Amino acid sequence: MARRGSLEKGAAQAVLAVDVGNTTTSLGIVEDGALFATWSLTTPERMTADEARVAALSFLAATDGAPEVGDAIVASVVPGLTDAWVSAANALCGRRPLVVGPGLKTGVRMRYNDPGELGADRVADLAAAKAAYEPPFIVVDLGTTTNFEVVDADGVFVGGIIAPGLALAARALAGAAAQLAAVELRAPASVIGKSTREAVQAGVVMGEVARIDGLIDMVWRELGCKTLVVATGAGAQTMRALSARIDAADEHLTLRGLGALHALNRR
Ligand SMILES: Nc1ncnc2c1ncn2[C@@H]1O[C@H](COP(=O)(O)OP(=O)(O)O)[C@@H](O)[C@H]1O
Ligand SMILES: CC(C)(COP(=O)(O)O)[C@@H](O)C(=O)NCCC(=O)O
Ligand SMILES: [K+]
Repeated sequence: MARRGSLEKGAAQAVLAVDVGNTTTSLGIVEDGALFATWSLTTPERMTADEARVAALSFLAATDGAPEVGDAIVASVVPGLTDAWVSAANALCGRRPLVVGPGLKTGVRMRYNDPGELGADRVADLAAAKAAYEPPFIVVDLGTTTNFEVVDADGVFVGGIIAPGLALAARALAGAAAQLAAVELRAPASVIGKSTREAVQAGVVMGEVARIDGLIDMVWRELGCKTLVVATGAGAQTMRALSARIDAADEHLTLRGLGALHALNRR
């Protein structure tokens, strides 16, 4: 059964947050600014509004003690799936959800040539990190891509980096070389691989660590200062353990950012 939130003025309403990534779609319930529960599903190639609504309803039904959801916010970096989630949220909450995109208040000053180009997940990461950490900081989001968001000492988003993500790099290697197969994405015993599997793990996993740490050093040099580095996404804990530069792992930064953006944009 659809849970409809109370529309009474002043009633605390829980918010459904939807983060449509290229590989995984994450759902969260944000209540009083805190993330109450999260759920994830594989991002399909296409999806109807009914399918999105059923996915959201399954999440709510599977969550013990879930508060009533009265509103929603959607961040999608897959344009072909955005409408389905917007319609689903509309049907669930009885009002049009907020959609992260141009026109939304973010609370973060942006120095990106065209801020409208910035991925909705990156905007959410920035909003969450701004609420939780003192600038300067760098967010490293480990997903389909490994993307960085750089915030300078004045709290201004000054740009970032987009690189292939861990799983993408592994797939590319296996796909391009006849004798290489998919490997488990974990650190090998030694960076000098003693087998094909270890050699690929060294190249992909330790290569990703080296790329992240090396890029952070280059960003620090260009900024003229060191920063806090926060990792988010599925592999955030693992990467923090392997990296010499990542200070904190905050797996659900994007969903919490959606909560922050909702609070900023709805009375
Ligand atoms: N540390 C890790 N260990 C294993 N797999 C990882 C790790 N980090 C990311 N991945 C994989 O990277 C891919 C993309 O991550 P995901 O969070 O699903 O991306 P997106 O946010 O772009 O949808 C997934 O296939 C996931 O399994
Ligand atoms: C960089 C991204 C592909 C990351 O997507 P993800 O890896 O989370 O699926 C996404 O934020 C995006 O499509 N951005 C648009 C380009 C930009 O941010 O400048
Ligand atoms: K992401």
